[in-house]
Amino acid sequence: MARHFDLICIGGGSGGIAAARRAANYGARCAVVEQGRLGGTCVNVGCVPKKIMWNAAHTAEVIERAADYGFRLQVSGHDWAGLVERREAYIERLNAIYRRNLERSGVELYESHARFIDPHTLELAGERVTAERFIIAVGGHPTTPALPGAELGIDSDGFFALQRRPERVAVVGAGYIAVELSGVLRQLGSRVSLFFRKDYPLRHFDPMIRTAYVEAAQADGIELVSGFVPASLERVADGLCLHAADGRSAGGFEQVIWAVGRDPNTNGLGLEAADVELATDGIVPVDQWQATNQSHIFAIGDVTRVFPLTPVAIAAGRRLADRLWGGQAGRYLPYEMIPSVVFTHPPFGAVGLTEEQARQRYGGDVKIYTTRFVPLELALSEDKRHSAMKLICTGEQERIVGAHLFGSGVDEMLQGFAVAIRMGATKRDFDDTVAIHPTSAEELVTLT
Ligand SMILES: Cc1cc2nc3c(=O)[nH]c(=O)nc-3n(C[C@H](O)[C@H](O)[C@H](O)COP(=O)(O)OP(=O)(O)OC[C@H]3O[C@@H](n4cnc5c(N)ncnc54)[C@H](O)[C@@H]3O)c2cc1C
Ligand SMILES: NC(=O)c1ccc[n+]([C@@H]2O[C@H](COP(=O)([O-])OP(=O)(O)OC[C@H]3O[C@@H](n4cnc5c(N)ncnc54)[C@H](O)[C@@H]3O)[C@@H](O)[C@H]2O)c1
Repeated sequence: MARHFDLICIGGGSGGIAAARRAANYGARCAVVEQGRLGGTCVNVGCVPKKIMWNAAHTAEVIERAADYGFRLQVSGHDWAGLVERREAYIERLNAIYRRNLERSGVELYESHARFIDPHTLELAGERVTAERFIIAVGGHPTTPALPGAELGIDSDGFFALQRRPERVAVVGAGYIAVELSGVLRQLGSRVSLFFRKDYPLRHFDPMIRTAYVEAAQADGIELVSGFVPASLERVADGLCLHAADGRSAGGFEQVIWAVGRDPNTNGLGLEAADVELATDGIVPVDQWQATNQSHIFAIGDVTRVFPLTPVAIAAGRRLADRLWGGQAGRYLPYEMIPSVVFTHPPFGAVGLTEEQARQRYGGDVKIYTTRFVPLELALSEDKRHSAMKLICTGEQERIVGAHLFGSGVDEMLQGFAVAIRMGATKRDFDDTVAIHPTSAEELVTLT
């Protein structure tokens, strides 16, 4: 007879593990089904290896600036393969920690592909399991564009598999992954060209922050190629050559990295057998309770494509468990005021509305405070790149509805400000907070 659970989470990534463990803490009999490595995208081919590569790239920046502070350093190269080996060993330790945590929480782990065969039954490798409720947390995978020769390029998974640093790289895309991987490769010494279809990368970010990023990327030597709609990729004598729809070409690349978005992992999941409706692009649409059209089947995380970020998948999963098993009726994740950071060099981050969104929502009742400054850490340097900050306020009280930051340290700075802003902080609250001097963060409480 098939084993029966209160909850089965399909996918042992950020969302699935968080939801199952929280539900199990409330006493629910839970299982997680994972077809690959525990921890999912974030741990294995996302946030964690990316941040390790970013740390390496940031270290390269610090070494370069060390001379400004009187150090005479001789660095005899960078051991990319050694870094990758240590990074992967760390990830294996994380995989083991995730496994132990599931055991400790009493969550059963099935290491298999899962496929619905009816609305309450999953077929796994060699057995069937049933449940009262399911959470679809299958995440996504990198998109490869349907272009001739696209298979000659790699995606972000392929980037993490590289055993040596490519000398000359084309990155195609204009989102988080495109700018992050471009930055890492450039800081570690590759020649990088970033190709994007519109005028700017990061179209959805605040224009002031986007401009500051463009200036910094160009100062670092990243070639930004706008208006480039890729049409094909081919291998010629001197490497890979990218062709654009308008006839332009760019060649000589050792690697071409597609960073053009991610597709949900819903193929082969048998959602038709469970009568779960899919959107045309394969995402699972949900309501504010994370419910699909089937009242006992929920979906969280990247497969819903709503703010595809790790802490969002975790928060959605935990709140769902709080509501269904923790007696917290009414608990759900409102998808607003979600902070995020893009790990470029320097990084940038945002919480809340952009200026454009605020003007659409509040019309003329919007007040903007901005600053651009050279941070003290660059005072002794030739490198005079600017940090930039913008606060967006509304109403008589000047409630802060958006903050956009670019510059060294903002990755760690934003979280605390996000708490205050989510709680409804006003410009006056910021002004009344005594500054910490000398820091970049103090600029945010001294804006006029
Ligand atoms: C390069 C990169 C960098 C990123 N950096 C950041 C960052 O800095 N900060 C941040 O917040 N987010 C970042 N993200 C996004 C983050 O990784 C995702 O938002 C997060 O992992 C989504 O969690 P999830 O639980 O929805 O899916 P996932 O973590 O992708 O987990 C889904 C799991 O389901 C499994 N699965 C799929 N189908 C089945 C099936 N049929 N049966 C069994 N198992 C199945 C998969 O193997 C996978 O392990 C990054 C992503 C990438 C690609
Ligand atoms: N620091 C972080 O928090 C972080 C880092 C990486 C990824 N992520 C998450 O992962 C998600 C996926 O990242 P992503 O960068 O793959 O996706 P994205 O949606 O951010 O960007 C994809 C980009 O590719 C472009 N594009 C699409 N098709 C194209 C084509 N055929 N040719 C050229 N360009 C094309 C799009 O215009 C877009 O700019 C992000 O939305 C983000 O939520 C977060």
